[in-house]
Amino acid sequence: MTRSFIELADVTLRYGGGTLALDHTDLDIGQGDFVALVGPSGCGKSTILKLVAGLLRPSSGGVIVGGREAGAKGAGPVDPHTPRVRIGLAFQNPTMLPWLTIRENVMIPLKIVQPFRADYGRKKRGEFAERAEALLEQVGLKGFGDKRPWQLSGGMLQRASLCRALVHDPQLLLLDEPFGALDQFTREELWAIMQDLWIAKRPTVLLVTHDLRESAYLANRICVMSSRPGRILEDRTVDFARPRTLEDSYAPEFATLVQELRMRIAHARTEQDTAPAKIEPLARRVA
Ligand SMILES: Nc1ncnc2c1ncn2[C@@H]1O[C@H](COP(=O)(O)OP(=O)(O)OP(=O)(O)O)[C@@H](O)[C@H]1O
Repeated sequence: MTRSFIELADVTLRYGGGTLALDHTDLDIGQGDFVALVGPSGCGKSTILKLVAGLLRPSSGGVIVGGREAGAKGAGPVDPHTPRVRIGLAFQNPTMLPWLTIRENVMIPLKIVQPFRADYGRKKRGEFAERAEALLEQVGLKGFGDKRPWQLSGGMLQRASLCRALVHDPQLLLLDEPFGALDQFTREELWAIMQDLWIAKRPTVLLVTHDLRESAYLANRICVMSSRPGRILEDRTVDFARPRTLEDSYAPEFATLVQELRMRIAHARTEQDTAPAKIEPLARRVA
């Protein structure tokens, strides 16, 4: 069991307008883990991501990230000497600054986040540009560093946004449906790239997705949430060998997992808070 890196303890989150998004939710994630959050629309998945990013504070309960209270300006109450965790963020619709090149957009976290910020604009500028270029090449955008955002397709912008999320070597990657707006082929290509990057660097990843095949392909754990107010209903370990391939994603065990998740979420949507019966693997039923 890996050391706890993210901990939501008895978290309740009520938005200003009165919506109760999370109600006494617990979640514990180990360092280097790859966790997917799935569940009915509006159940509070993005809310969890925002709490972990420190963009929201819980109404009650605690959110600890890397030994610190998430979003606390000063040191949190847990360990005042613990350094802030470097976080990379990528969302469904990547926002790029139109007046900057793609390379400059990718380099933005290096301008903002320590320890890189101290050297930005000085001796390391060239080194940082090379770091951005290397990532762009890894995601198939070699030669596009000098282009402006409006010269790239949606899929290319999404690749660039992944580079921006990764350029500062984040210990924690928060991904909110980062492949949701892409066509199937591009999406599957980016799954493979994402998996390679995770295997190489092993950041802790929290991925929000509606695509159950995506969750089963990428994650080590899949947490299924109830409908709003969200709680973790089921916590599944995904132990398919890595690296996983697209062919693997059509294997009977894989299809069974996806089908079980689909049924679990269908139950959650209708508020039936009990686990559905296990289904047989598809292959067995076809035979
Ligand atoms: N800023 C806000 N103010 C008020 N209510 C909000 C706010 N953000 C989200 N909500 C509400 O909180 C609930 C949870 O929202 P959240 O975005 O976390 O759900 P989600 O599971 O990520 O949804 P989806 O899968 O549709 O993206 C929803 O009912 C939503 O309408």
